[in-house]
Amino acid sequence: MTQGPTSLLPVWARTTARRPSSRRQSLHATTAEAMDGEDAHHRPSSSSSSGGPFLSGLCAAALRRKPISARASAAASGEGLVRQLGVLELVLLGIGASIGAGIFVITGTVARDAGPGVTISFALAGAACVLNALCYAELASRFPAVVGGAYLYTYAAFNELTAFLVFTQLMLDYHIGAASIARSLASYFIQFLELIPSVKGNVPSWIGHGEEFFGGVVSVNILAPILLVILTVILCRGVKESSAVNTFMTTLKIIIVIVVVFAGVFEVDVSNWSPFMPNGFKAVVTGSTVVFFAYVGFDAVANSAEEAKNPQRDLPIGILGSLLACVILYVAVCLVITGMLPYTLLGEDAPLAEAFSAKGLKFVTVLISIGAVAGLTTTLLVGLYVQSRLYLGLGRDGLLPSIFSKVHPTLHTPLHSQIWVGCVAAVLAGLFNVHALSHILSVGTLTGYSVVSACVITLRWSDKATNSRSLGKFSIWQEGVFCLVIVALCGFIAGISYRFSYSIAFIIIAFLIATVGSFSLLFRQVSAFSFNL
Ligand SMILES: NC(=[NH2+])NCCC[C@H](N)C(=O)O
Repeated sequence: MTQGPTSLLPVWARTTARRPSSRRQSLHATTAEAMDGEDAHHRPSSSSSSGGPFLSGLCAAALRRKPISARASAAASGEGLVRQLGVLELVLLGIGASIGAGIFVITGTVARDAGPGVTISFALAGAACVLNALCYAELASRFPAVVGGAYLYTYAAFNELTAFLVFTQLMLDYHIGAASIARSLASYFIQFLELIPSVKGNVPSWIGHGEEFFGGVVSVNILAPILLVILTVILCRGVKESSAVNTFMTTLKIIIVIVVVFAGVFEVDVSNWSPFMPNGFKAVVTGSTVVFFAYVGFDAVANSAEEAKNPQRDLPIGILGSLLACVILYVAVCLVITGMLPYTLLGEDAPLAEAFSAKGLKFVTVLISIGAVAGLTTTLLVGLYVQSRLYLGLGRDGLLPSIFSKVHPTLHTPLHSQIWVGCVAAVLAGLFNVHALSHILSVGTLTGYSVVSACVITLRWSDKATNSRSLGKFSIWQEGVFCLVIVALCGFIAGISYRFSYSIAFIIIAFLIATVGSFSLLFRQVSAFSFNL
């Protein structure tokens, strides 16, 4: 079957080329009106839809950007999802996605190396995430009314190909993450069950821990898929219902973390804090790259753009509010845990629980287990929610089969997308021990976060540089990309030099070059702005 180049166009572009009467048509007529200035030259060119060679059509398709204006986006909001989430629900959504098992486990792992300085590791990682959250907040209020988060921002700032690649990275992360979290949750449930003496040791491994076949390649368990089915049903029933479950569970875990902190404060012996950085600052910085994982999740808020009551105001509050709450809670937990015991005595698997049982506070240990279960449940719930909204966004843009773009008329949830992500996670969790893959999880998220930061620069750049003249033989765009690549390379070189203890001179030179690159970017923005005046 031959495919005309028009079929390469995403839905929004294809419908613009057809009947003027459809709802989408009017939406994109509005979009086209809004596409003055910067977007006009990024509009899919007519040559790509008028029968050019297949390859050039493919390239044009891959390189086009999605024109979105706040006005046009608002028009799209009537497509089926309903605006039910207030600011508190959004903050709790972000916290629900972020506080999982990380704080209960990573703290100990890193503290064994960084000592009490793990607190600084958390503060450093938190500060880096705040910068990123500011980028998310800016873009969330710039494109406040369409689902898609990082994928959507990339589509608007760069092009379809990059956006699709960001989507695949995120999906890798989310699919494996969901399966891995579901398995951990299943193991926790079995551990709870085994507290009953008659049950202890009698639960077959295929129920929760996993029965291994083919030398461990396949590891079957049924509890993880069952948990995934339950959460998928909740998510399908409606955003209000899933948000209620998330609000309850997240509030519970916040209370538990606060109780843990207060219970621990009375056990703190300040002499355990000295030396604060027994292995130096390097161990602290290295630790911050590990604890970054504990903050992953605040970006989930950006994906509820179409379900927030007042997205332009509430999304930035939700993103930043949830992250700041996590920073405060994590830093408090770190101070308490490293003050309770000498860092060398902290356990690696369940450091928090072990620290409290060492002090004879058994009830706190039980609370911590409940907190971990609530934490895992909400990260899983919100993760599945985010995935379905991403599939919805791609389905609407025509980059995935249109079945993903459907929203149930009465439940107002993307039913097909939701069931699909539930099924993928259930199959992975039911058949494989995905924990082995879970260490690649942060990669997808890190890619998403980096690209979103680049989107802010790119969009601001194109806002201001549209009418300005290039200074030399390079276009404004080439200048911008050149500066960005230099800054990114310098960061990479500085990181490698630091990690492998090369001469400090490399780091200083990289830092200086990156500073010049950043100032050039800034200078061009400012000078472009003055041209525009
Ligand atoms: N998209 C993800 N990789 N989500 C995982 C979130 C992990 C969560 N921050 C935790 O500490 O457990």
